[in-house]
Amino acid sequence: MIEATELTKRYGERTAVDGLSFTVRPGRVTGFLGPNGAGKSTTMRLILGLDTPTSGTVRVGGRRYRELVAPLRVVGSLLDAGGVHGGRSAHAHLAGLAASNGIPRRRVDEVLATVGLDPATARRRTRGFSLGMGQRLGIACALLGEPEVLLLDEPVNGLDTEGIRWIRGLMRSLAAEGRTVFLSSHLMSEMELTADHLIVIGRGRLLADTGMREFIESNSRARTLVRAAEAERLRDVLDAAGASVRLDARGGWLVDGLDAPTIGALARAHDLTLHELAPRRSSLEDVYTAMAAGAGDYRTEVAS
Ligand SMILES: Nc1ncnc2c1ncn2[C@@H]1O[C@H](COP(=O)(O)OP(=O)(O)OP(=O)(O)O)[C@@H](O)[C@H]1O
Repeated sequence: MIEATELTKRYGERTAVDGLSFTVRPGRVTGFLGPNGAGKSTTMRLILGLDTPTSGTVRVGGRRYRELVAPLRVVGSLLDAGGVHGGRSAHAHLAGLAASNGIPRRRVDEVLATVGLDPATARRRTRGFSLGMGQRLGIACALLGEPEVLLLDEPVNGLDTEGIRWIRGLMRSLAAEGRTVFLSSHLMSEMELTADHLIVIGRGRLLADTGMREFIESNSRARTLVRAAEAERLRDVLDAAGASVRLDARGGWLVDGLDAPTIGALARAHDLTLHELAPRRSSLEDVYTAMAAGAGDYRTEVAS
C-alpha cells in the first residue's frame, strides 16, 4: 500500500506536486497518468525518499521510506529506463545488492530466472546490454527483496513488442499475488491492457482516482462504425439526420450522435444495404485525450 496525504513539492517558484492525496492498494495494477511535467516522476521520487516533500507525507507499507529498516524488502522500483549499466555483471550487481540488504543469495538466481536473463548473459558485463536486457536487470533489482510494493516509471519505454508483453504479464501476475503495483506510462493502449485502476494528475493535482473500466465508461461517447456499398449516400443520410460523421482509419464512417439501432433504421428507410454496423467502445486514449482537451490548464500541459 502507498498512501500520499496532502503531498506537496515545490522547486523554487515551481510547484511540481500540489496537495496530492491518494492510496495505491494491493492486489491490482494502478496506472499513473498525466502529461509531461504533471509531476509523476516527482511523486515517485517522493515515495522513494529520493526527494523530501515541502509539506504532506507519503507512506509505503505504513511507513515513510526513510523509516524502513530494509527498504528493498518493502518496495522495489525502476525509475530510470535503461537501468543499471557498468563494468560489473548482472549477477555481481544483484549479489552485491542482496548482500548489502540482507537478502538471501538464492534470490539472485531466482530473479534472473523470473526476468529471463540466462546464466551466461548474467555473467557478462552489463555495459553491452541492450535496452531490453537493461530493463530486465532493472526489474530483477526491483524484485530481489520480494517487496510488497512495486513502483515503475515508464517500464516499457523503448521495448519491443515481446518485451512490452512480458512486462504486462509480469505486472499482472505480481498484482495477482497480492502486491501493490504502481506504474506510469505514456502508452495509453498498453496502460489500458495492464492497469485495473488509474490515478490521473495534471499540474501536480489529482484529476481522477478511479477504476479503469469506470474511467472509460463514465467519460466515453457513444460511437458507431457503419459501412455500406453506397458510402457517399450513407454519409448524406447520416448528415441529414444530424450526426457527426468522419472517415474511420480502417474504412467506413465513424458516427457520433446516433446509436446503432437508429442508424440501422435510417439505412432501411433509405434502402441502403449495410455491410457493417458496430457500436465502438471508447479507448483509454480517446477518453484521456478528450479529458485533456476539456480541462483548461490541463490542455496547456499537453501542449507544452
Ligand atoms: N529537481 C527539479 N528541480 C526543478 N524543477 C523540477 C525538478 N524536478 C521536476 N521539476 C519540475 O516539476 C514539474 C514536474 O516534473 P516531473 O518530472 O515530476 O513530471 P512528469 O509528470 O514525470 O513528467 P514526464 O511525463 O515528462 O516524465 C516539471 O515542471 C519539472 O520541470
